[in-house]
Amino acid sequence: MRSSLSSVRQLSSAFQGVKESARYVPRRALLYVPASSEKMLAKVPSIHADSVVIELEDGVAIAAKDTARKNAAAALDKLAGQPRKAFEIGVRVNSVSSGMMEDDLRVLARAQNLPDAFMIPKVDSPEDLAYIFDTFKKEYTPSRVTDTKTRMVMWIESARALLDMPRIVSTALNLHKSTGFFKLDAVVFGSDDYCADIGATRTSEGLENLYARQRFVACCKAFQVQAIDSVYIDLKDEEGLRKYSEQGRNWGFTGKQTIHPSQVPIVQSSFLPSTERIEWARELAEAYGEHQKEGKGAFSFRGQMIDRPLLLQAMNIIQLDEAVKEAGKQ
Ligand SMILES: CC(=O)SCCNC(=O)CCNC(=O)[C@H](O)C(C)(C)COP(=O)(O)OP(=O)(O)OC[C@H]1O[C@@H](n2cnc3c(N)ncnc32)[C@H](O)[C@@H]1OP(=O)(O)O
Ligand SMILES: O=CC(=O)O
Ligand SMILES: [Mg+2]
Repeated sequence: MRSSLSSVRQLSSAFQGVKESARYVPRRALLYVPASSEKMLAKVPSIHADSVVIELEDGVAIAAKDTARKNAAAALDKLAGQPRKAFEIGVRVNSVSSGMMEDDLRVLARAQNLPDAFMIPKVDSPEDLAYIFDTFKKEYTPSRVTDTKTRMVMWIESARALLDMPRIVSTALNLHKSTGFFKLDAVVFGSDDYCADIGATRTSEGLENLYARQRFVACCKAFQVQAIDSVYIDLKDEEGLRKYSEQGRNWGFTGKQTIHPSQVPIVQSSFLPSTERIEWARELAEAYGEHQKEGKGAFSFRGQMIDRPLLLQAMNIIQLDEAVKEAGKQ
């Protein structure tokens, strides 16, 4: 049994063209931590969510934005090099349309350290991305925002953005390739803003977002970026949260947003593949390698026809399992 990330890399390099990221960041649960609350920020090192979102946007009142910016900048330097449970600590800034992004970046740029990810809500068009790039260069200077390890996570939250998603995602990926600006790694479905935008009424079953969530996943996966599902706002409804999480996982989402620490373990376990599924993926990958050597692209495995797309699905599972195990975060 293989047991380290490097074994996945060896395994994947044996299969030409199988996608492989240099640093795979599991994002089963993203937890928002409003930066206006020093008390909540102090909990960040001990938060077990795969991805922590230091929040400057809608979780922070307008009157508290300045305090939140200063707290977030201080947290970036304080957290650097400190032990922590999360794979990623990001900062969600305010959107282009809010007119507050420049102020956010001006204060954040005073920190010595960049976050692991810049998180950008309400990206509505490819033109927004051009503005975002220019604003980062202006506030941070170009050398601090190109060719760094920092990733980009962006939010799609309107009907217009959902329809234009292929162009928005491909523009973001091309921006990275052509300029070295932060690489887009994951896209988040901003379901609450989306409902407001289309005039839908939010229900716990979420039928009003059926089309949007399915189109969203297809657009993410077409460009091989992670797809992060809706917020579940009923804080006390654990069973509903589990059902919604499992539905998202079965539909192809890679993770889900959370708003309270109590939601994190439910979401993370829902997005972790079962022991049987991991075993299936590993055995399939081994069998695929053997059949490739014999010149067979398709073969039968446990009663199913297996070819390359099934191998890619298995690799997603192995990669997530390895990353989570390596960090000791089941
Ligand atoms: C649609 C969207 O855009 S979603 C993103 C924007 N929304 C947000 O950012 C909201 C994030 N969540 C929160 O602010 C809070 O969880 C709230 C306001 C919903 C509830 O907060 P509380 O009433 O304090 O919850 P509760 O009393 O259950 O908290 C229990 C403990 O968990 C802490 N806690 C609660 N939520 C969080 C959080 N998101 N991050 C870190 N710690 C938290 C509390 O500080 C409290 O700590 P304590 O035991 O040391 O006092
Ligand atoms: O930003 C998140 C949302 O649901 O809106
Ligand atoms: Mg939103």
